Amino acid sequence: MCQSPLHDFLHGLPKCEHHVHLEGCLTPELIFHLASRNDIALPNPADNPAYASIAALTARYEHFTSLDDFLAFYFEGMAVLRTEQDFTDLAWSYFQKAHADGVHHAEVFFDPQVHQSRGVAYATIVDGFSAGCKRAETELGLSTRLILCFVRHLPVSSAKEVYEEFLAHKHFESGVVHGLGWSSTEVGPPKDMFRELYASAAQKGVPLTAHAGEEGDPTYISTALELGATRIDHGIRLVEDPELMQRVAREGILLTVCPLSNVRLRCVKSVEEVPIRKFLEAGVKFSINSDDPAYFGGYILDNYCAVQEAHQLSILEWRIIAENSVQQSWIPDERKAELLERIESHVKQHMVAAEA
Ligand SMILES: Nc1ncnc2[nH]cnc12
Ligand SMILES: [Zn+2]
Repeated sequence: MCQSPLHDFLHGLPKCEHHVHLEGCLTPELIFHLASRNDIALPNPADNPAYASIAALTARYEHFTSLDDFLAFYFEGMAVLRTEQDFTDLAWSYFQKAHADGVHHAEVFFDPQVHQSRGVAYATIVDGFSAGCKRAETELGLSTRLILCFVRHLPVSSAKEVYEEFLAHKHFESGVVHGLGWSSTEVGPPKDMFRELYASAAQKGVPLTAHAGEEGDPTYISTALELGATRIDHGIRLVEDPELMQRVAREGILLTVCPLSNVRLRCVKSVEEVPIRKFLEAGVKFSINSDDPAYFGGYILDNYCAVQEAHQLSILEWRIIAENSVQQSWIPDERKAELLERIESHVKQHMVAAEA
């Protein structure tokens, strides 16, 4: 538990999570468990000592040197996911933790291309994750949204194939998959590699987001916006371009910031360096998220607490963050009103208790 006097307030504050990869919720325990259940050989510890035990794998996660160093483990780990039940179990394990941390609404990413390249069918992945989402809605009262991510380390032709499956299954029309994003390696592949796919999706009214400005400079953010993204995942390097920052603030574009991820992947030296205050002062809307909690040492509440310890925000500032998270969620107005009311009541309760 964090030492901040605001810990209980932050725990109870109704939260929306907009940036969490379901595959990034695969803990070392679950990797070893599913490898055994599916009779899948993990990498040989003689070649990679990180796979010697659950403890060794957990310890290795504390020393990522970059986004790509992490991604190698992330893609290797998810090879244990094979059956619809595996995908459901993974999603359900995340939603239980999120619920315990005070999350009321979760928009979750998944990377179908990576599973398909191992021979897992698109329907197995989506049906499995979707069953986990339904269970969270029914049993935990969460609202959920699935966001399909194209990955930047595979050819565009592979993204095109998954996009065609998404269209053929009518997953947007039915609401099974709510929106599209892109993720994986940032610097290297062409910034606008998904131009054609995003143009097609935007024309159909599909909500679009994109990982940008995590390791890459602000031109990755402006390119994502040019291609039709209305939300930016990470985006911390936006502070390097004041004009673009003004535009992002003016247009109400949400940044989905992930402080513990930024530290683990060495985008910043510490949470103090995540430009939380600069964003607040510039009127840039952002939410605080966990990204890949099984790999980065913390779920959403740990990220909220880390921000509080580093930046000492006031109750009013937290209220603004929580309200912006609701306002920029991809949910109907009635759900927004319900969550905003809960935030108001939580803040009032805290004020009364503080005055007593
Ligand atoms: N932090 C991150 N950046 C880019 N792609 C990712 N996929 C999973 N986590 C990611
Ligand atoms: Zn991410």
